[in-house]
Amino acid sequence: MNLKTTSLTGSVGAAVDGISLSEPLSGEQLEQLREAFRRHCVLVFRDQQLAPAPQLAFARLWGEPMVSALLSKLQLGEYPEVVQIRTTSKELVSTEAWHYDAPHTPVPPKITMLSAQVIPAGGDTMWSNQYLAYESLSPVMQRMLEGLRVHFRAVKLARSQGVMDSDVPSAVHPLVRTHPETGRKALYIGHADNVVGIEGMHEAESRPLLNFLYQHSTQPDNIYRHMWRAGDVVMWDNRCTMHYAVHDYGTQERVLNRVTLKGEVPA
Ligand SMILES: O=C(O)CCC(=O)C(=O)O
Ligand SMILES: [Fe+2]
Repeated sequence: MNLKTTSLTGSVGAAVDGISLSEPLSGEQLEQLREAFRRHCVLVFRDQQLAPAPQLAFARLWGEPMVSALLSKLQLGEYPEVVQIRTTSKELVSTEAWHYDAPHTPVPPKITMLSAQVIPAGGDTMWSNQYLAYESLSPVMQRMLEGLRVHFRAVKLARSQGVMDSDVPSAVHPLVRTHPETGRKALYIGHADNVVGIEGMHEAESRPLLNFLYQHSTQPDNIYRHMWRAGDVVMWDNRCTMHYAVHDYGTQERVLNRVTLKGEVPA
C-alpha cells in the first residue's frame, strides 16, 4: 500500500490513507508522515480502530508519552500515559473553547493524539492554523507582539477536575513562539478562561488585544472541522494549532483515548 496524504482545507489538516497504524512503519513511511505533519499540523487517519497499546507504540515514534498530573482521574488503569476523554456535562467541559494543550505548564506537550472509540451524532473537533494566524497580521502588529509574554492559568480545566482554585497551575510563555522544527512563528494564545493576560500590561490593554488575536486566529478560513467516526486517529501539533471540541451532543456517549508527547519550553 502506498501512503497518500490529501489536504483537508486550504489552511490546516491532511488525511493520510494507505497506512495501518497498528503495524510497524517503514523508515520511509515515517519520514513521509513527519514531512506531512510539519506541513499540515493535523493528520487524520480513518478506520484505524487503534487500541491503547498500539496507540502508545505509534505515539512513541514521535516522542515521549507524558503522564498528566491534572488528568490523573482519567487514566486508563493499565496505561497511565493514556487518558480516556468521556462525555461530561457541558458546564464542566473545559475543551469547548479554543486552546492549546497545557500552556499552564512550563513544558507543554508538543503533540496530542486521539483515538476515537465511541462517537455520538455531533461532537466535532476543530483546529486552527496558528502560523497563518501570525503570518496574516500586518508587519507592524507582528513587531508589536514580538517579545510579549502571556500568562496562562488553567482555571476551567482545574475546576472540571475538582482542583481547588488556590492550586490552579499557571505559566508564562512567549505570545509569538517559534516552532523548533519548521522555524515558523505561531501565535500562542487561548480563551479568556485560561489566559490571565499579557505580562506587564493593564487588563484594559491586554484583554482587547487578546480578544482580537483570538477572533483573528479562529476565522472560518483558518480552521479544519473534523467529523469523527469511531476508529479515527487524529494527531495535532500543539506548537502551531489551537483546537476546540464542540459539545452539541447532550448526554450521548463520546469516548476518545488520548496520548500527549513531551514538548520543549516555548521559545
Ligand atoms: O474532545 C475532543 O475532541 C478534544 C479534547 C481536547 O481538547 C484534547 O484532547 O486536548
Ligand atoms: Fe485540548
